Amino acid sequence: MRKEAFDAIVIGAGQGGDPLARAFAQSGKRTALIERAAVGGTCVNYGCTPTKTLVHIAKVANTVRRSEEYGVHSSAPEMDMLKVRELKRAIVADFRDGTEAKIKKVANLELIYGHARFTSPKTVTVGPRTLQAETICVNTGTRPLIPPVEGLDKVPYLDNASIMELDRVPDSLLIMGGGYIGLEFGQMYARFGSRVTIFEHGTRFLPREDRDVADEVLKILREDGIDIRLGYNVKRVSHDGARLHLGAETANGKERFEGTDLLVAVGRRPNTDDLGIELAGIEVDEHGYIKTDPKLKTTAPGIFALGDVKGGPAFTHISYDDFRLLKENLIDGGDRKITGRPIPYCMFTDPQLGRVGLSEEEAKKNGIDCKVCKMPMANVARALEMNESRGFIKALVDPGTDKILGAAVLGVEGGEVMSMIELAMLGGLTATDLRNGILAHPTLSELLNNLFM
Ligand SMILES: Cc1cc2nc3c(=O)[nH]c(=O)nc-3n(C[C@H](O)[C@H](O)[C@H](O)COP(=O)(O)OP(=O)(O)OC[C@H]3O[C@@H](n4cnc5c(N)ncnc54)[C@H](O)[C@@H]3O)c2cc1C
Ligand SMILES: NC(=O)c1ccc[n+]([C@@H]2O[C@H](COP(=O)([O-])OP(=O)(O)OC[C@H]3O[C@@H](n4cnc5c(N)ncnc54)[C@H](O)[C@@H]3O)[C@@H](O)[C@H]2O)c1
Repeated sequence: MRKEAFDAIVIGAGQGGDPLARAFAQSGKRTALIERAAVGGTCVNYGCTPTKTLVHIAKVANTVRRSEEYGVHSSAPEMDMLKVRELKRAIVADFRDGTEAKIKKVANLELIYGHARFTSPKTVTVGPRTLQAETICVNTGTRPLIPPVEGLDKVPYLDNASIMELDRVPDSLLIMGGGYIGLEFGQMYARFGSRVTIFEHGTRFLPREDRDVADEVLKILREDGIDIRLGYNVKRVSHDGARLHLGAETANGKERFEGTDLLVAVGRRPNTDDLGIELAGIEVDEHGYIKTDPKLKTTAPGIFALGDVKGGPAFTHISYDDFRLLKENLIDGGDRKITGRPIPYCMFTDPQLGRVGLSEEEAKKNGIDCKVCKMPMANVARALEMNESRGFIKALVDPGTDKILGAAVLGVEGGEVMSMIELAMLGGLTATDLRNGILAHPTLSELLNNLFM
C-alpha cells in the first residue's frame, strides 16, 4: 500500500492533540490529525463542558428549592430534562464545531476522521490510508473502566456519557464509585430530584485529600441527602425488567439495594489497547498507560504521548500544558520537563473543592515544616451575604520563607479562590503580602486578608 508522507501525525484531537497539531502545521510541518469520534475529546464532548453546564443547572434547581430561605416564594422545581439535554447538547456542539472550524482553517493540516492504529514505529493506518511521519504524538485519552462485577454486562448501566443523554430524572440512582465523577453526578442528580446512593469500595473518602477536608465534603453531601456508603464492595447486579438490584459486601456482611438506574464511575482506562502500540515499540505500564520520560518521550524514538493516556493527573489543563511543553521542545527549540509543575484542580461539587500545592498530610509525610492557616467560610462576609457559607479554607505556609506551599478551598466558588492563591504562589508572594494586600470588599477573594492573619 502507498504510504502518504507527513512531517507530523497527531493521534486524538483531545485537549492536547488539537492545539499541538495546529502548532505543527503553523510552523510549516505537513501534519495529520486523526480523530475517531469528535474533536475536543472527552472534555468537550462527555466531560468538563457538559458536566459543568449540568452542574450549574442543578445549582439553579437547588436555588429554587432553597428560595424560601431568601424570602422568595416559589413552588418546588420541576425538571424538564428534554430542555436540559438540549442546553447540554447545544453547548457541546458549539464548542466542538468551533474547534473543528478552527482546525479546518489551518494550512498544512489535514483532519482525518477514523480509528488510528500503528503498523510500525513510523507508520499509522486510518481506514484505507497508511500515513508515515518521523514525529508522532499520541493523545488518545481514556474511556470508562467497567469493573468485572457479576451481571453488569446484562443490565442497562450508564456511564459519564450516556447519563447526560437521559431525558428523564431517574427515580433512584445507584452510583458505583465515590470519586470526582460519582460525586459531581451524584449531587447533580440529587438536585434534579433523584434519590442517590453512592457505593465507594474504599473505606477512606477522597483519599488524596486531608482528613478534615474529606470529612467536611462528606458531611456536606450527606446533609444534601446523598446516601454515601464507604467500604461497600459491589459484587453483583441484576435487573428484573423494572428495577435494578445490587448486592454489596461490607465489613459487616452482605447488603442488597434497589434502584431504577445505575451509573458506573469507578475510574478510567487508557485508549491504548486498540492502538497497535506493540508494533511501534511503545511501552505501557501495568494499567496500559504509556510510559514517558519528563519530556513526554515514549520508549519509541520520535513518538511522544500527551494528556491522560500517559497516566498521572487526568485534567484538561494538564493535557493542555503537555501540548505547551511539546510545542516548546519540538517546535520552538526549548528543553522543558514536566517535573515540578503545579497541579491545581477543582472538584465541581457545590461548594467546590479547589486544591493546589501541598496538602497537610503530604507535608507531614515528607517532613516539610509548615504553618497551617484555617478559616471557616462562615467567617467570609461575601459567603454569608450569599447564604453560601458551608466549608472552610486551609493554606500551608513555610515558616522560614513565609511562602505559600498549598491550599484547599472548600467553599462557594472555591476553584476561583484557589486560583487566586495559585497566582500568588506562582508570583512568589508571601502570606504577609496576601494578609496586607488591599482587596476589594466584599469579594470572596478578600478572605485572603483574614486567612493569613
Ligand atoms: C465526566 C467527566 C468530567 C470531567 N471534568 C473535568 C473538569 O471539570 N476539569 C478537568 O480539568 N478535567 C475534567 N475531566 C477530565 C478531562 O476531560 C480529561 O483530563 C481531558 O479530556 C484529557 O484530555 P486528553 O487530551 O488527554 O484526552 P481526551 O480529551 O480524552 O481526547 C482523546 C481523543 O482521542 C481520540 N482517540 C482515542 N483513540 C483513538 C484512535 N485510536 N484513533 C483516533 N482517535 C482516537 C478520542 O476519540 C478522543 O477524542 C473530566 C472527565 C470526565 C469523564
Ligand atoms: N472536576 C474535575 O476536574 C473532574 C471531574 C470529573 C472527572 N475528572 C477526572 O476524571 C478521572 C476519572 O474520574 P472517576 O470519578 O471515574 O475516577 P476516580 O479515580 O476519581 O474515582 C473512582 C472511585 O471509584 C472507586 N472504585 C473503584 N473501583 C470500585 C468498585 N468496584 N466499586 C466501588 N467503587 C470503586 C475508587 O476507590 C475511587 O474512589 C478523575 O480522576 C479526574 O482526573 C476530573
